[in-house]
Amino acid sequence: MKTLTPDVAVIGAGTAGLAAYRAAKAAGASALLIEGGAHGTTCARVGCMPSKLLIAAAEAAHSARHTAPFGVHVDGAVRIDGREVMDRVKRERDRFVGFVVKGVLNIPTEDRIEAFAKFTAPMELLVGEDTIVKPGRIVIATGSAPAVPPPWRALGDRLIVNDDVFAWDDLPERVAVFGPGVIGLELGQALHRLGVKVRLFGMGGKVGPLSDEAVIRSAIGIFGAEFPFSPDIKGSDIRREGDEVVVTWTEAATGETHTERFDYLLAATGRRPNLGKLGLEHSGLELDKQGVPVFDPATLQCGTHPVFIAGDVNNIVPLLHEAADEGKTAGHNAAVFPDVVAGLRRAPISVVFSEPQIAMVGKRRGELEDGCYVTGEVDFADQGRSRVMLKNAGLMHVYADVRDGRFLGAEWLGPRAENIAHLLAWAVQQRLTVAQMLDMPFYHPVVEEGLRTALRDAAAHLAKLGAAERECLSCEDKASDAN
Ligand SMILES: Cc1cc2nc3c(=O)[nH]c(=O)nc-3n(C[C@H](O)[C@H](O)[C@H](O)COP(=O)(O)OP(=O)(O)OC[C@H]3O[C@@H](n4cnc5c(N)ncnc54)[C@H](O)[C@@H]3O)c2cc1C
Ligand SMILES: NC(=O)c1ccc[n+]([C@@H]2O[C@H](COP(=O)([O-])OP(=O)(O)OC[C@H]3O[C@@H](n4cnc5c(N)ncnc54)[C@H](O)[C@@H]3O)[C@@H](O)[C@H]2O)c1
Repeated sequence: MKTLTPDVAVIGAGTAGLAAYRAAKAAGASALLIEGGAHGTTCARVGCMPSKLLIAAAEAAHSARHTAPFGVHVDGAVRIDGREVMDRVKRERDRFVGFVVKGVLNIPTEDRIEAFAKFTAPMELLVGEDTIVKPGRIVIATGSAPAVPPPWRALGDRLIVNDDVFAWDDLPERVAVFGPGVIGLELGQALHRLGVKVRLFGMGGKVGPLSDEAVIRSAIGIFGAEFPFSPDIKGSDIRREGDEVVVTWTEAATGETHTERFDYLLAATGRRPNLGKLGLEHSGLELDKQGVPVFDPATLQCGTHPVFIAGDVNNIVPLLHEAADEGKTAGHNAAVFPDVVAGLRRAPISVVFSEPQIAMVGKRRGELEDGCYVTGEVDFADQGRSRVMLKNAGLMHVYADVRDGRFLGAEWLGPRAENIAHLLAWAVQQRLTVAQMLDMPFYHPVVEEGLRTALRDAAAHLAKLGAAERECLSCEDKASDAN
Protein backbone atom coordinates (compact mmCIF):
# COMPACT_ATOMS: atom_id res chain seq x y z
CA MET A 1 0.00 0.00 0.00
CA LYS A 2 1.39 3.39 -1.07
CA THR A 3 0.59 6.61 0.88
CA LEU A 4 0.50 10.06 -0.74
CA THR A 5 0.20 13.37 1.13
CA PRO A 6 -0.53 16.20 -1.34
CA ASP A 7 -1.69 19.60 -0.10
CA VAL A 8 -4.88 19.20 -2.16
CA ALA A 9 -6.57 16.08 -3.56
CA VAL A 10 -9.15 16.70 -6.29
CA ILE A 11 -11.62 13.84 -6.82
CA GLY A 12 -12.87 13.85 -10.42
CA ALA A 13 -11.12 15.18 -13.53
CA GLY A 14 -14.17 16.68 -15.20
CA THR A 15 -14.62 20.38 -15.95
CA ALA A 16 -14.84 21.34 -12.26
CA GLY A 17 -12.01 19.02 -11.17
CA LEU A 18 -9.60 20.19 -13.87
CA ALA A 19 -10.33 23.83 -13.00
CA ALA A 20 -9.83 23.04 -9.29
CA TYR A 21 -6.52 21.29 -9.93
CA ARG A 22 -5.23 24.24 -11.99
CA ALA A 23 -6.40 26.82 -9.43
CA ALA A 24 -4.79 24.91 -6.56
CA LYS A 25 -1.51 24.70 -8.44
CA ALA A 26 -1.70 28.37 -9.43
CA ALA A 27 -2.06 29.26 -5.76
CA GLY A 28 1.14 27.38 -4.97
CA ALA A 29 -0.22 24.12 -3.52
CA SER A 30 0.82 20.62 -4.47
CA ALA A 31 -2.20 18.85 -5.96
CA LEU A 32 -3.27 15.36 -6.94
CA LEU A 33 -5.98 14.80 -9.55
CA ILE A 34 -7.91 11.54 -9.11
CA GLU A 35 -10.09 10.23 -11.97
CA GLY A 36 -11.90 6.94 -11.78
CA GLY A 37 -13.62 6.92 -15.16
CA ALA A 38 -12.73 7.94 -18.68
CA HIS A 39 -10.85 11.19 -19.16
CA GLY A 40 -12.38 13.83 -21.42
CA THR A 41 -15.19 15.30 -19.23
CA THR A 42 -18.93 14.66 -19.35
CA CYS A 43 -19.44 17.81 -21.40
CA ALA A 44 -17.18 16.72 -24.24
CA ARG A 45 -17.80 12.95 -24.12
CA VAL A 46 -21.53 12.52 -23.54
CA GLY A 47 -22.96 15.98 -22.82
CA CYS A 48 -22.85 19.46 -24.33
CA MET A 49 -20.76 18.72 -27.41
CA PRO A 50 -22.15 15.45 -28.85
CA SER A 51 -25.70 16.66 -28.16
CA LYS A 52 -25.06 19.86 -30.10
CA LEU A 53 -23.48 17.85 -32.94
CA LEU A 54 -26.60 15.68 -33.17
CA ILE A 55 -28.79 18.80 -33.06
CA ALA A 56 -26.74 20.40 -35.86
CA ALA A 57 -27.43 17.38 -38.11
CA ALA A 58 -31.12 17.56 -37.17
CA GLU A 59 -31.26 21.27 -38.04
CA ALA A 60 -29.71 20.55 -41.45
CA ALA A 61 -32.38 17.90 -42.13
CA HIS A 62 -35.17 20.15 -40.91
CA SER A 63 -34.02 23.13 -42.99
CA ALA A 64 -33.72 20.96 -46.11
CA ARG A 65 -37.31 19.81 -45.66
CA HIS A 66 -38.71 23.30 -45.09
CA THR A 67 -37.60 25.33 -48.07
CA ALA A 68 -40.88 25.30 -50.02
CA PRO A 69 -42.51 28.34 -48.33
CA PHE A 70 -39.62 30.41 -49.72
CA GLY A 71 -40.37 29.14 -53.22
CA VAL A 72 -37.25 27.04 -53.07
CA HIS A 73 -37.88 23.39 -53.87
CA VAL A 74 -35.58 20.49 -53.13
CA ASP A 75 -36.70 18.00 -55.77
CA GLY A 76 -36.38 14.46 -54.56
CA ALA A 77 -36.40 13.12 -51.04
CA VAL A 78 -34.19 14.44 -48.27
CA ARG A 79 -32.26 11.33 -47.32
CA ILE A 80 -30.78 10.90 -43.87
CA ASP A 81 -28.01 8.36 -43.55
CA GLY A 82 -28.03 7.45 -39.86
CA ARG A 83 -24.58 5.90 -40.05
CA GLU A 84 -23.09 9.05 -41.54
CA VAL A 85 -24.90 11.22 -38.99
CA MET A 86 -23.54 9.20 -36.08
CA ASP A 87 -20.12 8.95 -37.68
CA ARG A 88 -19.80 12.75 -37.78
CA VAL A 89 -21.19 13.13 -34.26
CA LYS A 90 -18.62 10.68 -32.92
CA ARG A 91 -15.71 11.91 -35.04
CA GLU A 92 -16.18 15.53 -34.01
CA ARG A 93 -16.92 14.51 -30.42
CA ASP A 94 -13.67 12.52 -30.33
CA ARG A 95 -11.83 15.58 -31.59
CA PHE A 96 -13.20 17.70 -28.71
CA VAL A 97 -12.44 14.91 -26.22
CA GLY A 98 -8.93 14.65 -27.68
CA PHE A 99 -8.17 18.28 -26.76
CA VAL A 100 -9.25 17.68 -23.16
CA VAL A 101 -7.29 14.44 -22.88
CA LYS A 102 -4.22 16.16 -24.30
CA GLY A 103 -4.53 18.76 -21.54
CA VAL A 104 -4.77 16.01 -18.91
CA LEU A 105 -1.72 14.22 -20.31
CA ASN A 106 0.24 17.46 -19.98
CA ILE A 107 -0.29 17.28 -16.21
CA PRO A 108 2.81 15.71 -14.59
CA THR A 109 2.24 11.98 -13.98
CA GLU A 110 3.04 12.34 -10.26
CA ASP A 111 0.06 14.72 -10.02
CA ARG A 112 -2.57 12.26 -11.28
CA ILE A 113 -4.02 8.85 -10.46
CA GLU A 114 -6.49 6.88 -12.55
CA ALA A 115 -8.69 5.05 -10.04
CA PHE A 116 -11.85 5.64 -8.01
CA ALA A 117 -11.51 7.38 -4.67
CA LYS A 118 -13.51 6.80 -1.53
CA PHE A 119 -13.31 8.09 2.01
CA THR A 120 -12.06 5.56 4.59
CA ALA A 121 -11.84 8.19 7.38
CA PRO A 122 -12.08 11.99 7.61
CA MET A 123 -9.37 13.38 5.30
CA GLU A 124 -8.29 9.91 4.20
CA LEU A 125 -9.02 8.37 0.80
CA LEU A 126 -8.51 4.91 -0.58
CA VAL A 127 -7.74 5.33 -4.27
CA GLY A 128 -8.03 2.14 -6.27
CA GLU A 129 -6.79 -0.82 -4.26
CA ASP A 130 -3.26 0.11 -3.38
CA THR A 131 -3.04 3.83 -2.64
CA ILE A 132 -3.94 5.74 0.49
CA VAL A 133 -4.15 9.51 0.05
CA LYS A 134 -3.95 11.71 3.16
CA PRO A 135 -4.29 15.21 1.73
CA GLY A 136 -4.34 18.51 3.57
CA ARG A 137 -7.54 19.51 1.74
CA ILE A 138 -10.00 17.78 -0.58
CA VAL A 139 -12.09 19.00 -3.52
CA ILE A 140 -15.05 16.76 -4.41
CA ALA A 141 -15.83 17.25 -8.12
CA THR A 142 -17.39 13.92 -9.06
CA GLY A 143 -20.15 15.22 -11.36
CA SER A 144 -23.61 13.70 -11.83
CA ALA A 145 -25.22 10.73 -13.56
CA PRO A 146 -28.69 10.04 -15.01
CA ALA A 147 -31.34 9.33 -12.39
CA VAL A 148 -33.34 6.42 -13.80
CA PRO A 149 -36.49 5.12 -12.04
CA PRO A 150 -35.38 1.65 -10.76
CA PRO A 151 -38.34 -0.31 -12.27
CA TRP A 152 -37.18 0.68 -15.75
CA ARG A 153 -34.01 -1.41 -15.25
CA ALA A 154 -36.15 -4.42 -16.19
CA LEU A 155 -35.99 -3.15 -19.79
CA GLY A 156 -32.35 -4.30 -19.93
CA ASP A 157 -30.50 -3.07 -23.00
CA ARG A 158 -33.67 -1.39 -24.31
CA LEU A 159 -33.28 1.23 -21.56
CA ILE A 160 -30.83 3.92 -22.62
CA VAL A 161 -29.46 7.23 -21.32
CA ASN A 162 -27.68 10.08 -23.08
CA ASP A 163 -24.32 8.25 -22.97
CA ASP A 164 -25.79 5.38 -25.03
CA VAL A 165 -27.16 7.69 -27.74
CA PHE A 166 -23.67 8.97 -28.47
CA ALA A 167 -22.36 5.40 -28.77
CA TRP A 168 -24.83 4.49 -31.56
CA ASP A 169 -23.39 3.55 -34.95
CA ASP A 170 -26.77 4.11 -36.61
CA LEU A 171 -30.09 5.75 -35.76
CA PRO A 172 -32.85 3.47 -34.42
CA GLU A 173 -36.41 3.57 -35.74
CA ARG A 174 -38.47 4.33 -32.63
CA VAL A 175 -37.56 5.92 -29.29
CA ALA A 176 -39.76 6.79 -26.32
CA VAL A 177 -38.14 9.76 -24.59
CA PHE A 178 -39.10 10.15 -20.94
CA GLY A 179 -38.50 13.56 -19.36
CA PRO A 180 -39.17 16.82 -21.26
CA GLY A 181 -36.39 18.57 -19.34
CA VAL A 182 -33.36 19.98 -21.08
CA ILE A 183 -31.86 16.68 -22.22
CA GLY A 184 -35.14 15.05 -23.31
CA LEU A 185 -36.23 18.10 -25.28
CA GLU A 186 -32.89 18.57 -27.04
CA LEU A 187 -32.37 14.91 -27.91
CA GLY A 188 -36.05 14.12 -28.53
CA GLN A 189 -36.52 16.92 -31.06
CA ALA A 190 -33.19 16.15 -32.75
CA LEU A 191 -34.03 12.46 -33.15
CA HIS A 192 -37.46 13.34 -34.50
CA ARG A 193 -35.92 15.68 -37.09
CA LEU A 194 -33.51 12.91 -38.08
CA GLY A 195 -36.42 10.66 -38.96
CA VAL A 196 -36.66 8.62 -35.76
CA LYS A 197 -40.21 8.00 -34.57
CA VAL A 198 -40.22 9.76 -31.20
CA ARG A 199 -42.75 10.45 -28.47
CA LEU A 200 -41.73 12.73 -25.61
CA PHE A 201 -43.37 11.93 -22.28
CA GLY A 202 -43.53 14.20 -19.23
CA MET A 203 -45.26 14.40 -15.89
CA GLY A 204 -46.90 17.57 -14.58
CA GLY A 205 -46.75 19.56 -17.82
CA LYS A 206 -43.33 21.15 -17.38
CA VAL A 207 -41.07 21.93 -20.35
CA GLY A 208 -37.30 22.33 -20.10
CA PRO A 209 -36.33 24.56 -17.19
CA LEU A 210 -39.27 26.98 -17.70
CA SER A 211 -41.31 28.21 -14.72
CA ASP A 212 -43.50 30.88 -16.40
CA GLU A 213 -46.87 29.25 -17.14
CA ALA A 214 -47.61 31.33 -20.24
CA VAL A 215 -44.24 30.53 -21.76
CA ILE A 216 -44.71 26.85 -20.86
CA ARG A 217 -48.08 26.84 -22.66
CA SER A 218 -46.48 28.41 -25.71
CA ALA A 219 -43.70 25.78 -25.63
CA ILE A 220 -46.14 22.89 -25.32
CA GLY A 221 -48.11 24.25 -28.28
CA ILE A 222 -45.05 24.72 -30.48
CA PHE A 223 -43.27 21.44 -29.70
CA GLY A 224 -46.55 19.49 -29.65
CA ALA A 225 -47.28 20.74 -33.17
CA GLU A 226 -43.95 19.40 -34.41
CA PHE A 227 -43.71 15.93 -32.83
CA PRO A 228 -45.75 13.64 -30.58
CA PHE A 229 -45.52 15.20 -27.13
CA SER A 230 -47.40 14.08 -24.03
CA PRO A 231 -46.25 16.62 -21.41
CA ASP A 232 -48.49 15.35 -18.64
CA ILE A 233 -49.13 11.64 -18.34
CA LYS A 234 -50.26 9.57 -15.41
CA GLY A 235 -50.41 5.85 -14.77
CA SER A 236 -47.91 4.66 -17.33
CA ASP A 237 -47.12 0.97 -17.75
CA ILE A 238 -43.76 0.19 -19.29
CA ARG A 239 -42.71 -3.33 -20.21
CA ARG A 240 -40.41 -5.22 -22.52
CA GLU A 241 -41.76 -7.65 -25.11
CA GLY A 242 -38.99 -9.32 -27.07
CA ASP A 243 -36.81 -6.46 -28.29
CA GLU A 244 -39.61 -3.90 -28.00
CA VAL A 245 -40.54 -1.46 -25.25
CA VAL A 246 -44.31 -1.28 -24.87
CA VAL A 247 -45.58 1.92 -23.25
CA THR A 248 -49.18 2.29 -22.11
CA TRP A 249 -50.06 5.68 -20.69
CA THR A 250 -52.99 7.90 -19.78
CA GLU A 251 -53.10 11.55 -20.83
CA ALA A 252 -53.85 13.59 -17.69
CA ALA A 253 -55.79 16.21 -19.68
CA THR A 254 -58.20 13.88 -21.51
CA GLY A 255 -58.08 10.67 -19.49
CA GLU A 256 -57.45 8.76 -22.72
CA THR A 257 -55.24 5.69 -22.57
CA HIS A 258 -52.87 4.75 -25.39
CA THR A 259 -50.31 2.05 -26.13
CA GLU A 260 -47.29 2.44 -28.38
CA ARG A 261 -44.26 0.28 -29.18
CA PHE A 262 -40.69 1.51 -29.36
CA ASP A 263 -37.19 0.12 -29.87
CA TYR A 264 -35.76 2.00 -26.88
CA LEU A 265 -36.77 4.03 -23.86
CA LEU A 266 -34.45 7.00 -23.41
CA ALA A 267 -34.50 8.04 -19.74
CA ALA A 268 -33.95 11.80 -19.45
CA THR A 269 -35.65 12.11 -16.10
CA GLY A 270 -33.01 14.22 -14.35
CA ARG A 271 -29.52 13.69 -12.99
CA ARG A 272 -28.23 13.09 -9.50
CA PRO A 273 -24.85 13.81 -7.88
CA ASN A 274 -22.18 11.07 -8.05
CA LEU A 275 -21.82 10.55 -4.31
CA GLY A 276 -23.05 7.00 -3.77
CA LYS A 277 -19.68 5.28 -3.97
CA LEU A 278 -17.62 7.98 -2.23
CA GLY A 279 -17.94 6.47 1.25
CA LEU A 280 -19.20 9.78 2.62
CA GLU A 281 -20.34 8.00 5.76
CA HIS A 282 -16.64 7.85 6.71
CA SER A 283 -15.90 11.46 5.76
CA GLY A 284 -17.11 13.18 8.91
CA LEU A 285 -19.07 15.62 6.71
CA GLU A 286 -22.61 16.66 7.56
CA LEU A 287 -24.99 15.49 4.80
CA ASP A 288 -28.34 16.97 3.76
CA LYS A 289 -31.51 14.92 3.09
CA GLN A 290 -30.29 14.06 -0.42
CA GLY A 291 -26.96 12.84 0.97
CA VAL A 292 -25.06 15.87 -0.40
CA PRO A 293 -22.48 17.39 1.99
CA VAL A 294 -23.76 20.63 3.51
CA PHE A 295 -21.70 23.46 2.03
CA ASP A 296 -21.48 27.23 1.66
CA PRO A 297 -22.56 28.16 -1.91
CA ALA A 298 -20.20 31.16 -1.89
CA THR A 299 -16.94 29.49 -0.80
CA LEU A 300 -18.02 25.89 -1.59
CA GLN A 301 -16.56 24.79 1.76
CA CYS A 302 -18.30 21.87 3.49
CA GLY A 303 -19.05 23.09 7.01
CA THR A 304 -15.78 23.96 8.74
CA HIS A 305 -13.92 21.05 7.15
CA PRO A 306 -11.03 21.53 4.72
CA VAL A 307 -13.27 19.97 2.06
CA PHE A 308 -14.83 21.76 -0.94
CA ILE A 309 -17.47 20.62 -3.42
CA ALA A 310 -17.77 21.92 -7.00
CA GLY A 311 -19.65 21.29 -10.25
CA ASP A 312 -22.70 19.11 -10.91
CA VAL A 313 -22.08 17.12 -7.74
CA ASN A 314 -23.19 20.02 -5.53
CA ASN A 315 -26.40 20.38 -7.56
CA ILE A 316 -26.57 24.22 -7.47
CA VAL A 317 -26.57 24.95 -11.20
CA PRO A 318 -25.50 21.90 -13.23
CA LEU A 319 -24.08 23.77 -16.22
CA LEU A 320 -20.68 23.77 -17.84
CA HIS A 321 -19.64 27.38 -17.18
CA GLU A 322 -20.78 27.10 -13.57
CA ALA A 323 -18.72 23.90 -13.10
CA ALA A 324 -15.65 25.72 -14.43
CA ASP A 325 -16.20 28.75 -12.15
CA GLU A 326 -16.91 26.60 -9.12
CA GLY A 327 -13.89 24.39 -9.77
CA LYS A 328 -11.71 27.48 -9.76
CA THR A 329 -13.25 28.73 -6.50
CA ALA A 330 -12.94 25.34 -4.79
CA GLY A 331 -9.37 24.72 -5.96
CA HIS A 332 -8.22 28.17 -4.92
CA ASN A 333 -9.92 27.97 -1.55
CA ALA A 334 -8.48 24.50 -0.94
CA ALA A 335 -5.01 25.89 -1.63
CA VAL A 336 -5.34 28.95 0.62
CA PHE A 337 -7.41 27.28 3.37
CA PRO A 338 -8.31 28.53 5.97
CA ASP A 339 -8.34 31.97 4.24
CA VAL A 340 -11.27 31.05 2.00
CA VAL A 341 -13.07 33.68 -0.10
CA ALA A 342 -16.38 33.85 -1.94
CA GLY A 343 -15.96 32.83 -5.57
CA LEU A 344 -17.22 34.54 -8.70
CA ARG A 345 -20.97 34.13 -9.27
CA ARG A 346 -22.12 35.46 -12.62
CA ALA A 347 -25.70 36.40 -13.55
CA PRO A 348 -27.74 33.23 -14.11
CA ILE A 349 -28.06 32.18 -17.76
CA SER A 350 -29.24 28.96 -19.35
CA VAL A 351 -30.06 27.99 -22.91
CA VAL A 352 -31.83 24.93 -24.29
CA PHE A 353 -30.75 24.14 -27.85
CA SER A 354 -34.17 23.15 -29.09
CA GLU A 355 -35.85 24.99 -31.94
CA PRO A 356 -37.12 27.46 -30.99
CA GLN A 357 -34.45 27.76 -28.35
CA ILE A 358 -35.46 28.23 -24.74
CA ALA A 359 -33.53 30.64 -22.54
CA MET A 360 -33.66 31.99 -19.03
CA VAL A 361 -31.61 34.75 -17.42
CA GLY A 362 -31.55 36.34 -14.00
CA LYS A 363 -34.45 35.52 -11.75
CA ARG A 364 -36.84 32.82 -12.88
CA ARG A 365 -40.54 33.70 -12.87
CA GLY A 366 -40.99 31.09 -10.13
CA GLU A 367 -38.56 32.99 -7.88
CA LEU A 368 -40.36 36.34 -8.13
CA GLU A 369 -42.93 37.48 -5.61
CA ASP A 370 -46.35 38.54 -6.89
CA GLY A 371 -46.79 42.31 -6.80
CA CYS A 372 -43.05 43.00 -6.82
CA TYR A 373 -42.48 42.95 -10.55
CA VAL A 374 -44.12 43.72 -13.90
CA THR A 375 -43.97 41.51 -16.97
CA GLY A 376 -43.26 42.70 -20.49
CA GLU A 377 -44.19 40.39 -23.34
CA VAL A 378 -43.50 39.81 -27.00
CA ASP A 379 -45.01 37.10 -29.16
CA PHE A 380 -42.56 36.19 -31.92
CA ALA A 381 -45.38 35.18 -34.29
CA ASP A 382 -45.51 38.76 -35.63
CA GLN A 383 -41.91 39.81 -35.07
CA GLY A 384 -40.48 41.22 -38.30
CA ARG A 385 -37.08 39.56 -38.63
CA SER A 386 -38.43 36.27 -37.24
CA ARG A 387 -41.16 36.23 -39.91
CA VAL A 388 -38.63 37.01 -42.64
CA MET A 389 -36.69 33.90 -41.63
CA LEU A 390 -39.87 31.84 -41.03
CA LYS A 391 -38.69 31.34 -37.46
CA ASN A 392 -41.61 33.30 -36.05
CA ALA A 393 -42.61 31.12 -33.12
CA GLY A 394 -42.22 31.73 -29.42
CA LEU A 395 -43.08 33.94 -26.49
CA MET A 396 -40.83 36.10 -24.33
CA HIS A 397 -41.51 37.43 -20.84
CA VAL A 398 -39.18 39.98 -19.26
CA TYR A 399 -39.50 40.93 -15.60
CA ALA A 400 -38.76 44.32 -14.02
CA ASP A 401 -38.72 45.52 -10.42
CA VAL A 402 -41.79 47.67 -9.62
CA ARG A 403 -39.77 49.98 -7.37
CA ASP A 404 -36.99 51.14 -9.65
CA GLY A 405 -37.61 49.48 -13.02
CA ARG A 406 -34.51 47.33 -12.68
CA PHE A 407 -34.42 44.42 -15.12
CA LEU A 408 -34.70 41.24 -13.05
CA GLY A 409 -34.75 38.42 -15.58
CA ALA A 410 -36.51 36.75 -18.48
CA GLU A 411 -37.90 33.42 -19.63
CA TRP A 412 -38.70 32.70 -23.22
CA LEU A 413 -38.55 30.55 -26.27
CA GLY A 414 -37.84 32.06 -29.62
CA PRO A 415 -35.32 32.53 -32.41
CA ARG A 416 -31.68 33.32 -31.64
CA ALA A 417 -32.32 32.99 -27.91
CA GLU A 418 -28.74 31.81 -27.29
CA ASN A 419 -27.49 35.24 -28.39
CA ILE A 420 -30.19 37.42 -26.83
CA ALA A 421 -29.70 35.54 -23.55
CA HIS A 422 -26.17 36.93 -23.35
CA LEU A 423 -27.32 40.52 -23.83
CA LEU A 424 -29.86 40.03 -21.08
CA ALA A 425 -27.55 38.22 -18.66
CA TRP A 426 -25.05 41.04 -19.06
CA ALA A 427 -27.86 43.53 -18.36
CA VAL A 428 -28.76 41.63 -15.16
CA GLN A 429 -25.17 41.57 -14.04
CA GLN A 430 -24.82 45.31 -14.75
CA ARG A 431 -28.05 45.89 -12.80
CA LEU A 432 -29.52 47.89 -15.67
CA THR A 433 -33.05 49.29 -15.58
CA VAL A 434 -35.53 48.73 -18.39
CA ALA A 435 -35.19 52.42 -19.29
CA GLN A 436 -31.39 52.11 -19.57
CA MET A 437 -31.75 49.03 -21.75
CA LEU A 438 -34.17 50.86 -24.04
CA ASP A 439 -31.56 53.60 -24.47
CA MET A 440 -29.20 51.04 -26.06
CA PRO A 441 -29.08 50.67 -29.87
CA PHE A 442 -31.36 48.21 -31.68
CA TYR A 443 -30.55 47.62 -35.34
CA HIS A 444 -33.26 47.00 -37.95
CA PRO A 445 -34.43 44.40 -38.85
CA VAL A 446 -33.19 42.04 -36.12
CA VAL A 447 -34.77 39.63 -33.66
CA GLU A 448 -33.57 41.93 -30.86
CA GLU A 449 -36.34 44.33 -31.92
CA GLY A 450 -38.66 41.70 -30.43
CA LEU A 451 -36.79 42.05 -27.16
CA ARG A 452 -37.32 45.82 -27.43
CA THR A 453 -41.05 45.26 -27.81
CA ALA A 454 -41.05 43.23 -24.58
CA LEU A 455 -38.99 45.87 -22.77
CA ARG A 456 -41.31 48.63 -24.00
CA ASP A 457 -44.26 46.62 -22.74
CA ALA A 458 -42.59 46.32 -19.32
CA ALA A 459 -41.84 50.07 -19.38
CA ALA A 460 -45.50 50.81 -20.14
CA HIS A 461 -46.60 48.67 -17.18
CA LEU A 462 -44.09 50.42 -14.94
CA ALA A 463 -45.37 53.82 -16.07
CA LYS A 464 -48.90 52.91 -15.02
CA LEU A 465 -47.93 52.02 -11.45
CA GLY A 466 -49.03 54.29 -8.62
CA ALA A 467 -46.75 55.39 -5.76
CA ALA A 468 -48.11 52.73 -3.37
CA GLU A 469 -47.51 49.91 -5.86
CA ARG A 470 -43.97 51.11 -6.48
CA GLU A 471 -43.12 51.11 -2.84
CA CYS A 472 -43.76 47.37 -2.54
CA LEU A 473 -42.30 47.02 0.93
CA SER A 474 -43.19 43.35 1.03
CA CYS A 475 -40.67 42.48 -1.65
CA GLU A 476 -37.71 44.47 -0.33
CA ASP A 477 -35.48 41.48 0.45
CA LYS A 478 -36.41 39.38 -2.56
CA ALA A 479 -35.60 42.08 -5.06
CA SER A 480 -32.38 43.19 -3.44
CA ASP A 481 -30.69 39.83 -4.10
CA ALA A 482 -31.96 39.59 -7.66
CA ASN A 483 -28.41 39.58 -8.91
C1 LIG B 1 -26.59 15.37 -22.56
C2 LIG B 1 -26.06 16.57 -21.82
C3 LIG B 1 -25.98 17.78 -22.47
C4 LIG B 1 -25.48 18.89 -21.79
N1 LIG B 1 -25.43 20.08 -22.45
C5 LIG B 1 -24.97 21.16 -21.81
C6 LIG B 1 -24.89 22.41 -22.50
O1 LIG B 1 -25.23 22.51 -23.68
N2 LIG B 1 -24.44 23.48 -21.82
C7 LIG B 1 -24.07 23.40 -20.50
O2 LIG B 1 -23.66 24.42 -19.92
N3 LIG B 1 -24.12 22.23 -19.83
C8 LIG B 1 -24.57 21.12 -20.46
N4 LIG B 1 -24.59 19.92 -19.80
C9 LIG B 1 -24.16 19.89 -18.40
C10 LIG B 1 -22.61 19.81 -18.29
O3 LIG B 1 -22.16 18.74 -19.09
C11 LIG B 1 -22.22 19.59 -16.85
O4 LIG B 1 -22.72 20.65 -16.05
C12 LIG B 1 -20.71 19.53 -16.65
O5 LIG B 1 -20.15 18.60 -17.51
C13 LIG B 1 -20.38 19.17 -15.20
O6 LIG B 1 -18.99 19.06 -15.00
P1 LIG B 1 -18.41 18.36 -13.69
O7 LIG B 1 -16.95 18.63 -13.67
O8 LIG B 1 -19.21 18.75 -12.51
O9 LIG B 1 -18.67 16.81 -13.90
P2 LIG B 1 -17.97 15.74 -14.89
O10 LIG B 1 -17.43 16.35 -16.12
O11 LIG B 1 -18.96 14.64 -15.03
O12 LIG B 1 -16.72 15.21 -14.06
C14 LIG B 1 -16.83 14.38 -12.94
C15 LIG B 1 -15.71 13.35 -13.01
O13 LIG B 1 -15.60 12.70 -11.75
C16 LIG B 1 -15.25 11.34 -11.97
N5 LIG B 1 -15.59 10.60 -10.75
C17 LIG B 1 -16.82 10.36 -10.24
N6 LIG B 1 -16.72 9.72 -9.06
C18 LIG B 1 -15.39 9.54 -8.83
C19 LIG B 1 -14.64 8.95 -7.78
N7 LIG B 1 -15.23 8.41 -6.70
N8 LIG B 1 -13.29 8.91 -7.87
C20 LIG B 1 -12.66 9.46 -8.94
N9 LIG B 1 -13.32 10.06 -9.95
C21 LIG B 1 -14.66 10.09 -9.90
C22 LIG B 1 -16.08 10.97 -13.19
O14 LIG B 1 -15.55 9.83 -13.84
C23 LIG B 1 -15.98 12.25 -14.04
O15 LIG B 1 -14.90 12.19 -14.95
C24 LIG B 1 -25.06 18.78 -20.44
C25 LIG B 1 -25.11 17.54 -19.79
C26 LIG B 1 -25.59 16.44 -20.48
C27 LIG B 1 -25.62 15.11 -19.77
N1 LIG C 1 -28.42 23.17 -22.98
C1 LIG C 1 -27.98 22.92 -21.75
O1 LIG C 1 -27.43 23.80 -21.09
C2 LIG C 1 -28.11 21.56 -21.16
C3 LIG C 1 -28.42 20.47 -21.97
C4 LIG C 1 -28.59 19.23 -21.37
C5 LIG C 1 -28.42 19.10 -19.99
N2 LIG C 1 -28.12 20.17 -19.23
C6 LIG C 1 -27.99 20.04 -17.75
O2 LIG C 1 -28.31 18.72 -17.35
C7 LIG C 1 -29.27 18.77 -16.32
C8 LIG C 1 -30.11 17.51 -16.33
O3 LIG C 1 -30.97 17.48 -17.47
P1 LIG C 1 -32.24 16.54 -17.51
O4 LIG C 1 -32.99 16.90 -18.73
O5 LIG C 1 -31.84 15.13 -17.27
O6 LIG C 1 -33.02 16.94 -16.20
P2 LIG C 1 -34.18 18.02 -15.94
O7 LIG C 1 -34.29 18.09 -14.47
O8 LIG C 1 -33.95 19.24 -16.73
O9 LIG C 1 -35.49 17.34 -16.53
C9 LIG C 1 -36.02 16.13 -16.07
C10 LIG C 1 -37.46 16.06 -16.55
O10 LIG C 1 -37.93 14.75 -16.39
C11 LIG C 1 -39.27 14.79 -15.89
N3 LIG C 1 -39.53 13.51 -15.26
C12 LIG C 1 -39.02 13.02 -14.10
N4 LIG C 1 -39.48 11.76 -13.88
C13 LIG C 1 -40.28 11.44 -14.93
C14 LIG C 1 -41.04 10.30 -15.29
N5 LIG C 1 -41.05 9.21 -14.53
N6 LIG C 1 -41.73 10.33 -16.44
C15 LIG C 1 -41.71 11.42 -17.24
N7 LIG C 1 -41.02 12.53 -16.95
C16 LIG C 1 -40.31 12.55 -15.82
C17 LIG C 1 -39.25 16.00 -14.97
O11 LIG C 1 -40.55 16.47 -14.72
C18 LIG C 1 -38.42 16.96 -15.79
O12 LIG C 1 -39.22 17.65 -16.72
C19 LIG C 1 -30.07 20.04 -16.59
O13 LIG C 1 -30.66 20.53 -15.42
C20 LIG C 1 -29.02 20.97 -17.12
O14 LIG C 1 -28.43 21.67 -16.06
C21 LIG C 1 -27.97 21.40 -19.79
